[in-house]
Amino acid sequence: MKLDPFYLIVDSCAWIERLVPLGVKLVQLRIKDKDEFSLRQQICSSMAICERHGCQLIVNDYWRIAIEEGCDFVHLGQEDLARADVKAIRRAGIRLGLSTHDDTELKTALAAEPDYVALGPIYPTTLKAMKWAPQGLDRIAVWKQRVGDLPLVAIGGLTIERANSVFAQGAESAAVVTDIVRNARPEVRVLKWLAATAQWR
Ligand SMILES: Cc1ncc(COP(=O)(O)OP(=O)(O)O)c(N)n1
Ligand SMILES: Cc1nc(C(=O)O)sc1CCOP(=O)(O)O
Ligand SMILES: [Mg+2]
Repeated sequence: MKLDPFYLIVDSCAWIERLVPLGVKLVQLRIKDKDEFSLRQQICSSMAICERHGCQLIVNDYWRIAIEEGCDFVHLGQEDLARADVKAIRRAGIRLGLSTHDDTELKTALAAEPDYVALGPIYPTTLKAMKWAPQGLDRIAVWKQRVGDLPLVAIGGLTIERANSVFAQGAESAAVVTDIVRNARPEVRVLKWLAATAQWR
């Protein structure tokens, strides 16, 4: 499986509607603190938009809803993974991406046979409080050696200016939130990301 080098993460279907038609091919819907009705609505609408535009949708956290609504890719962190029924996810034919931040987490993740491993935070992030210090670029190369052929996603504080370095170290995809959604012109920034990552696609 090959992941697009530009991995957009957003917190609503409204963002997906706005940005996916620009040519985004990999997007994660990462919604926090919404009721189940709203979650289902946003997931289903996002699926429809992504299908229309040939974009892979990845649902963060809500693996049960993903199964019930027929999604085909979920992302889980380590705490999510500990509570998830991975066999049920697999039985539903859903692909799985897993977060890692240290050696123990990588061991746990690899034992679950994921479809990709994410490493973060590469740089400081303002999106959420993290208990891990920034990993730095060299850690990406270490992780790449350990995951072998498995796709590696880099996340945390990434910008267009930092993207080439993460790919050069062995990341297949760069996952991004703030650099897009806090930009004064998100559409322009997405187009710049797509152009800047073209050589890695
Ligand atoms: C691509 C990618 N990598 C890491 C994360 C973080 O997942 P998690 O640790 O479960 O934290 P939350 O995003 O759920 O707050 C991610 N979502 N995507
Ligand atoms: C959601 C998330 N998970 C991380 C991890 O290291 O697991 S870093 C992160 C935030 C990514 O957002 P931004 O691009 O704004 O820094
Ligand atoms: Mg999570």
